[in-house]
Amino acid sequence: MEIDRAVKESNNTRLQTKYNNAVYVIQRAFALYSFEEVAFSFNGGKDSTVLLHLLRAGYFLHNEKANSSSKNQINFKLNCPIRTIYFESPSAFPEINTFTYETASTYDLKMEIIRLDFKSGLEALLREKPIKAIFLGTRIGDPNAVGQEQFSPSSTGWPPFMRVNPILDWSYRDVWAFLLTCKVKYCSLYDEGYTSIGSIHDTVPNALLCINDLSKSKENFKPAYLLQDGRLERAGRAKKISPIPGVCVLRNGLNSADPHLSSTLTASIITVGDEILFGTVEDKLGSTLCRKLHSIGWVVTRISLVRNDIDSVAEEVAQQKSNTDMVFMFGGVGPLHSDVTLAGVAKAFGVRLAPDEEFEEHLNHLMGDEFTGDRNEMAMLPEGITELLHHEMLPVPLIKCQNVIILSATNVTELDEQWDCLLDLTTANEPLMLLAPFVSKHLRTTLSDVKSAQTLLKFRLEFPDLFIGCYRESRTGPLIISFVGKDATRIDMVVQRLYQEFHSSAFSEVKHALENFPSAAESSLCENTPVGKPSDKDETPLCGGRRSVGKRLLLFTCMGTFAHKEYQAFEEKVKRTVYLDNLSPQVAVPVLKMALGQFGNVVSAQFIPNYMDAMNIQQCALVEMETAKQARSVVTDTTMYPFMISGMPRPVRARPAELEMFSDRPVRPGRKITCRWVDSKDPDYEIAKKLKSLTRKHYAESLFLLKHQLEEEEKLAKQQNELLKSNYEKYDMLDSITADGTVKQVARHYYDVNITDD
Ligand SMILES: Cc1cc2nc3c(=O)[nH]c(=O)nc-3n(C[C@H](O)[C@H](O)[C@H](O)COP(=O)(O)O)c2cc1C
Ligand SMILES: Nc1ncnc2c1ncn2[C@@H]1O[C@H](COP(=O)(O)OP(=O)(O)OP(=O)(O)O)[C@@H](O)[C@H]1O
Repeated sequence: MEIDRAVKESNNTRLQTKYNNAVYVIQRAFALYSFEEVAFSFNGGKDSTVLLHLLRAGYFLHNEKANSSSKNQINFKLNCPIRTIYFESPSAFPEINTFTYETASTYDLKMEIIRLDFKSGLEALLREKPIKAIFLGTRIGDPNAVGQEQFSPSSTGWPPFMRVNPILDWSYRDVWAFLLTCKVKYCSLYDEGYTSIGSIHDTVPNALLCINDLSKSKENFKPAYLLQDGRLERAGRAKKISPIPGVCVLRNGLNSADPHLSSTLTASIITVGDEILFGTVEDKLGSTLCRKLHSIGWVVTRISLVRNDIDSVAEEVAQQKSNTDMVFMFGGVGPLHSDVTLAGVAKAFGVRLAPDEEFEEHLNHLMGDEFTGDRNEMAMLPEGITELLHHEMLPVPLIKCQNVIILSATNVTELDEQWDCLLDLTTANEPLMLLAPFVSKHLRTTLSDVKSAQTLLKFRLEFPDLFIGCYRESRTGPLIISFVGKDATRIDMVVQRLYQEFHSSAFSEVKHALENFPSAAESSLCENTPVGKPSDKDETPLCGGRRSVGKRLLLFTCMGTFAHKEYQAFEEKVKRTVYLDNLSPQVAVPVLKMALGQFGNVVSAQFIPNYMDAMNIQQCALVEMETAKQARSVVTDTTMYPFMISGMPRPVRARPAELEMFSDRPVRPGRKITCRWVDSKDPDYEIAKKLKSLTRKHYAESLFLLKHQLEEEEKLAKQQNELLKSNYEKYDMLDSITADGTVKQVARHYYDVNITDD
């Protein structure tokens, strides 16, 4: 038999195994049911074409066995006159119809054409014919394959029959390997780029096979068998679901009146790990991912930690997948007994784990010979709901089950990489929708909780679009009030209101390093070390040679129109701002405001934190004037005339402010900052080392200079004090000699001058 021979003569062992299994299932069916009781559901598609030839081979082999003694084998050698059902639809492609009819005639199929829907058509057919089993070309990966086995009774509500699925475990590639190896005819549409065929209304050629030839007006497509990733075979089928996966199941359980959540997307994070629950290891991934999600405008509504136990995972996933737009999972992925995350996810969705050929290939590639035996279980993924997220930087694709993304990162560096890949992959809002980022302000206050409570409650109601929260760094330390939202002007508004209620001197702004540098937040920043300040524990990115990472993005924020506007407003503010330095440490904000008040209206004045000095003695400030013209006159006048402010009598220097001087500056729309870790083998390692030692040298020098400056300052202050004291003494003396008449006497006696009292 030519099919059997073609497969056996091919050197494709995988195809041979799949073929043998399928033919075995067919032979079992022929053994269980009489020829009259079986039917073949044929629609001219590629899967049913494969099934047709398998049936021919199976029927031949079955009969060969049964009639081994008989000499009359010629009749059924080539054909299989099986009862064949075709549900013909007016919206079927003409090419499909033609191919179906021609094939039926070529192979002598006994056609039953039904022009009803599947269910009613089968009900009518089964009333008339003694059909007990129907062969279908269903494969794992088809939406309707979920929960099916090779022998699956029809669903409840359907007429009773056995669905026989001989190619259930075949992949897209297996199908094409078979059709091409056996050189059988298939519908011509597959050569025109169609990869899975539905009706004329919902099927187009697969865009992944499009050949962009600009010289031709008509698009051209490669044949279906050239599709690389079989998972995308249905990409040519029109989507009936929401463009954002998972968004359709959103917000169940959320209070829709919550303005924060209704205007943004929400995420939850589930970490699976007994070790974290035992306290053996610490979870840093959850908080890092929170910052990353925050940086693309998402709100994390829950972080949970569950045991390595299928039911615990399933329970949490089931809840979070319907409560939030996207669920991110860490831990519990691998071949070990404790790796139950995927099983938990499958259970939460009510599906089983099924072998996934694409994933298996990736693992195979990664693990080579080691990927055998039990390890194949690692390629079992939740059936019918899994999508693999491929990226060139990822050795194995990430797994996405509807709105659940399973991250395989085990440390922050790996998470950085996977996150970058997810962002890179994000197109048309999938898998992540990039939203306007959050902006925030944090104020440290000397006010007590009791004093601020009422006002903050009032603001919470007045500014429902902002998150207003409070926390403290220690029990006895000051309270920190944070305002988080998407509109910077609203945040400024609430802060101004706060200053009106109390006094602005009761607050000082806290810069949140962790928020500004989401992916670099691993070591020093977690210990509350100010950004940019070198410390012994600190590993600046350039010197992190111990860890090698392919690519890291330190700062990435997506900007929409909102961000553009915000950035423009910021640029205007920069023009109105003057940078002052050489200020005495004794100068405070009110002094600064008063001194510059003579040039115009001072909108705000803020000192720039001095990260190079352990004591943070501030000598530079940014002063925002009401207009750019006023700012310019500050610069001209202080350059032309010596202008001194308080403390040491030294002239203040002023120049126009620059964008980079603002630590709270918004990210330039569309800007990406790339930060790379280099190890000793990297060609840039030496430069990085030099930069690091230069930074340290600079730090040491400025420390020395500062120390020297402070000593000078102190010496001068002392001198000034002494001068002042001696001047006072002189005035005192003058006062007393004027009062007791000595001055008059001396004037008269020595100079012959009369001094009168008036
Ligand atoms: C012969 C036959 C039997 C079917 N039996 C069932 C069934 O038992 N339960 C069910 O939900 N759908 C059944 N279906 C419908 C299929 O699951 C599915 O909707 C159909 O094959 C369309 O697939 P497509 O969307 O990939 O074109 C049956 C379809 C056919 C042709
Ligand atoms: N109109 C139909 N008439 C008869 N059988 C059908 C019909 N539609 C689907 N089937 C059965 O369901 C199976 C699965 O359908 P499916 O559309 O997934 O595969 P296919 O049509 O063979 O290939 P493709 O995915 O390329 O369209 C078919 O192989 C066939 O057995």
